[in-house]
Amino acid sequence: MLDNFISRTNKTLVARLLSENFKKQAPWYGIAIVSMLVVAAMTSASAWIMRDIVNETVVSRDLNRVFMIAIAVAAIFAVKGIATYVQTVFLSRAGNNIIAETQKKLFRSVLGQSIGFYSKFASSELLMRITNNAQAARNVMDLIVTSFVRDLFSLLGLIAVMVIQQPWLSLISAVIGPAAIFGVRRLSKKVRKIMEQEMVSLGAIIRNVQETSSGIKVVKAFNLEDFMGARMDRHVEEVEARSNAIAKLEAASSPIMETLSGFAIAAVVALSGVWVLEKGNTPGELMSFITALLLAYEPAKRLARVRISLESGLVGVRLMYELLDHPVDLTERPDARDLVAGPGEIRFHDVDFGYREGQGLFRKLNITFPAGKTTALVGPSGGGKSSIINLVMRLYDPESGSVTIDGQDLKSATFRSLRERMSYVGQDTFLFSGSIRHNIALGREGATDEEIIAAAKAANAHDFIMALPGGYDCDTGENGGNLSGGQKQRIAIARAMLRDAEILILDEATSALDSDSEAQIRDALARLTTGRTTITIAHRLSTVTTAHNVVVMENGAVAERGELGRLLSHDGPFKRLYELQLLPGKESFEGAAE
Ligand SMILES: Nc1ncnc2c1ncn2[C@@H]1O[C@H](COP(=O)(O)OP(=O)(O)OP(=O)(O)O)[C@@H](O)[C@H]1O
Repeated sequence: MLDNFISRTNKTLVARLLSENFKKQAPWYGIAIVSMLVVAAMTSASAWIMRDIVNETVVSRDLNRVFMIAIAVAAIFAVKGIATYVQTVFLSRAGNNIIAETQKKLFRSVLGQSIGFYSKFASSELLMRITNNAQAARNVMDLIVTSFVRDLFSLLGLIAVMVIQQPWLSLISAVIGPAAIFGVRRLSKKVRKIMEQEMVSLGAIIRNVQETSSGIKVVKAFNLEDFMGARMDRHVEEVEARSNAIAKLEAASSPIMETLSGFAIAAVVALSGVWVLEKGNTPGELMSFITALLLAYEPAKRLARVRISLESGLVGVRLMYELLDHPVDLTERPDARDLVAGPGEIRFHDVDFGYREGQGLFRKLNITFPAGKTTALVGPSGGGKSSIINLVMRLYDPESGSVTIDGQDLKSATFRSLRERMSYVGQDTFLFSGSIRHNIALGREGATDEEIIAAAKAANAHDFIMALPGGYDCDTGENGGNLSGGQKQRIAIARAMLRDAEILILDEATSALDSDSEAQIRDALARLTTGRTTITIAHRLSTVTTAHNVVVMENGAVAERGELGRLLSHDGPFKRLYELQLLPGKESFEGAAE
């Protein structure tokens, strides 16, 4: 029977949705289902009682009986009302819990994905899948439960009333009914296709809003308002057109069904007149039959359309599962062990690595980052500096060879212990929404106020924080929108200071800061890096001069390495970079090398 309502491809999807959600929500669904059965029973009872209403009030005129019937009618509708209330409340409770659980699950699964995953899925797409598609899961569950319990049982009850009251007339209705259902089935495929396109357009709308918001400076600076506006118009109009197309398809079932049903009801009414006159049936039986027939129309219509509604709802569910089932390409081994603390020496042993198959970046790369020392990575853009950091943080795995910390392969370490041993201060200082205190405290769980303030002081951030309205409780705004670039960097340094990990990864900002801010940051960094294994992507000469070692990366290979003095003592790759750096107007190594 299920085949009549769901296409084969969607059957497994529905089975999975049910098995994952039904059991967990069983108490709520149980109560909702019992209430639905009561609603179905009361609907049938209200048709059944029509016989007595007509026969007793019009035909027998027994006043006592009439009062009894009136009370029964009131009771039927009161019980139906209460049952509908209970059904709605508990169905919503189960549904809301499905949305909540699904969103938590989706978010956790997205969090567990590697960095590569994030370049595959745009943030707007993730946003849509986590919000809209979790809602789709609830809608499909609601649809299944209401259709297959309330509507189906109402229909069965009403059919029973019809058959008992007028078996022959019921037979005629039984012939015409399924024809209407058949007409609707053909529409469902078209709905699915348009719905899929609708999801794509919806994603485009979200992306447009997101890009405008995060790139608003570029939008304004380049007068892109009209361009962004026109792009948005296009996407919105696409969604509008598709929504209209879906509405048209869904509505297309109405003329078929209304016409056929009208024909069926008219035929039955005409025949029933003959029946009463010729077969001696009571008018009450006939009224009861006609009431049941009319009441059966709505649930029958919904059941006939359930396929269309399921097809459109399941598009969202499919996208949700696609995200949930996305394989995690960077996993923790089952036998992973916590990294044992040590001095913090990092080594690359014969590392082969590339982002895409057949496009290798590193070939048998060997580098050592000595414990407790600062190593500056320099070199032209695209040379592989960030990729080294990606491997040290195990955001990617090497294809072959290994990256080790104190001789322990990162691949066999737990993620938690690995990340606990590192701090990271990135080029684009990322601040989370919330207060400054909260942003620094993210560096270490359970840090006290005193520790937070000490970290801020060491990062030369305390004074400017105290000058802000609310001090440490000042809100940073979205991604630190209320703070200057230099202030954001010092907060990030304070966060790393609080973490107090023995390995420090720095990706120096390319944008130049004013000299006062720059001096404060340099001073804070000097304090932060002391005694830690530091790998820093250096864009400024000042950073290189304070490093113990310099590694020049070119085309994915180490072009040169050593102490600054030695590298400057002969004409090599570093010397060339260095000299270009000293040319007027050259601010960074990359700029110099290009
Ligand atoms: N996520 C990625 N997916 C595919 N290719 C990438 C990715 N990240 C970097 N690459 C490529 O790998 C090469 C090395 O890039 P990498 O970012 O390591 O260089 P870099 O020296 O840090 O450059 P820059 O100083 O400009 O940041 C480049 O050719 C780059 O295009």
